[in-house]
Amino acid sequence: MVTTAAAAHKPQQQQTRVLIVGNYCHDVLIQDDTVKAESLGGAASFISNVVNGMSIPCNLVSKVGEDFKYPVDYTPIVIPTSKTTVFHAYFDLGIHGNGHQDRVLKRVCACDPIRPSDLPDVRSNFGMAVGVGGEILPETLERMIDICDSVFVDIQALIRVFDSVDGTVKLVKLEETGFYSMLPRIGVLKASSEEAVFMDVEEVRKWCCVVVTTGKDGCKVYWKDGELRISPFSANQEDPTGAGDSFLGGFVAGLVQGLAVPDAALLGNLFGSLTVEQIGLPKFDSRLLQRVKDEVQTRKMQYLHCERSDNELEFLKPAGHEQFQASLGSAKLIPPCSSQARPWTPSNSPKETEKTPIPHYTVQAKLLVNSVYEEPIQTVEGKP
Ligand SMILES: Nc1ncnc2c1ncn2[C@@H]1O[C@H](COP(=O)(O)OP(=O)(O)O)[C@@H](O)[C@H]1O
Ligand SMILES: O=P([O-])([O-])O[C@@H]1[C@@H](O)[C@H](O)[C@@H](O)[C@H](O)[C@@H]1O
Repeated sequence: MVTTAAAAHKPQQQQTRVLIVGNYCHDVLIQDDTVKAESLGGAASFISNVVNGMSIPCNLVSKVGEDFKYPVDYTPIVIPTSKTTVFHAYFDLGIHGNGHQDRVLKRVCACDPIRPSDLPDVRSNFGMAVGVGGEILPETLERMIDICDSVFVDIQALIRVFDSVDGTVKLVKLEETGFYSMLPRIGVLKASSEEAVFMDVEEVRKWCCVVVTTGKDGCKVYWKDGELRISPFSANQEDPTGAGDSFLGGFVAGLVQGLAVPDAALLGNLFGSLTVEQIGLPKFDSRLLQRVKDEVQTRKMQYLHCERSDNELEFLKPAGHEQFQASLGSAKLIPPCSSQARPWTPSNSPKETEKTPIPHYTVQAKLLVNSVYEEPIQTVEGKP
């Protein structure tokens, strides 16, 4: 089946499903030779966090080793002979930087790749190829294209290579990978501005929609016939990890619900900005999420007055885009619900209790294989 950007915007019904494919990982944040924080990581965890927050049904395929230590909502495939993927992120110029320029990533452990046979047989509306450690193989992406109406790809799943000695992440040109010929069959390719220089955007936009995220400046959407800059939301950055992943989660959540591309990209910017304000996997306040869902519903009602196609991505800014941006901006200002004092729950990340700048902080969690949880043990050091 040929899947193009045109197929991505389907009539929205209950059965709309998102298939997220990418390994969970253990993230270790290091600054000045000191471990500042440890967290559940991997684009799949950040994206499912957003998609779940927006109450959108999804399915997730991920592989981990028996050492996987975090409770998660979607049971990963446990590979007894492999270890969980681990990334060390070095922030030698400080975590509170601007964007990711300051981050050096090392993959110090790699779990098994995800193979076509690991994917479900059922069809999904939106597939998300979001590997972090090289786990998406060309044949896996081929299979996703077959079983999904439209596939969204994070370029980091395609162009990362890993130093054979210390695992330092390096990037290669997209056209040198085995994925290049698949571009005409994917819906959206997302890249950060640092990654975007590893492709020829002018060439790639002829084949699929390209979204380049630009940190605190928001993002830019390119398609065959045009381009648009989408405004950011302001944020007090604590940790840039996962901003691009949460962006993609918000963007897809918007499209799944029938928003036009510029409005969905605003939702991406909103979740990206919320993510940089917390360390590790963010916890979104329930009142904020409800308000965002309400704003999306209101926005959809406004579309009823516009002429729109049901089976194509809508690239042009619909009337009222600026008002939608202002409404999302004011949702961000809602004070957090005090009853959400962030107890540990299976869907929480260990870092979610932290909002102030990072003290030394480690967490240990016991996890039983196959999603049977024991009471986790948390160790939090250096807290007031
Ligand atoms: N400092 C920031 N202030 C506000 N929004 C931010 C900030 N950093 C990132 N974002 C949001 O998160 C998105 C992704 O961030 P970016 O740094 O571009 O990606 P990546 O995490 O992949 O490097 C941006 O497009 C923006 O919407
Ligand atoms: O910060 P970001 O680029 O959006 O995404 C990050 C990946 O680049 C990193 O490899 C992984 O360990 C993090 O958990 C997160 O998924």
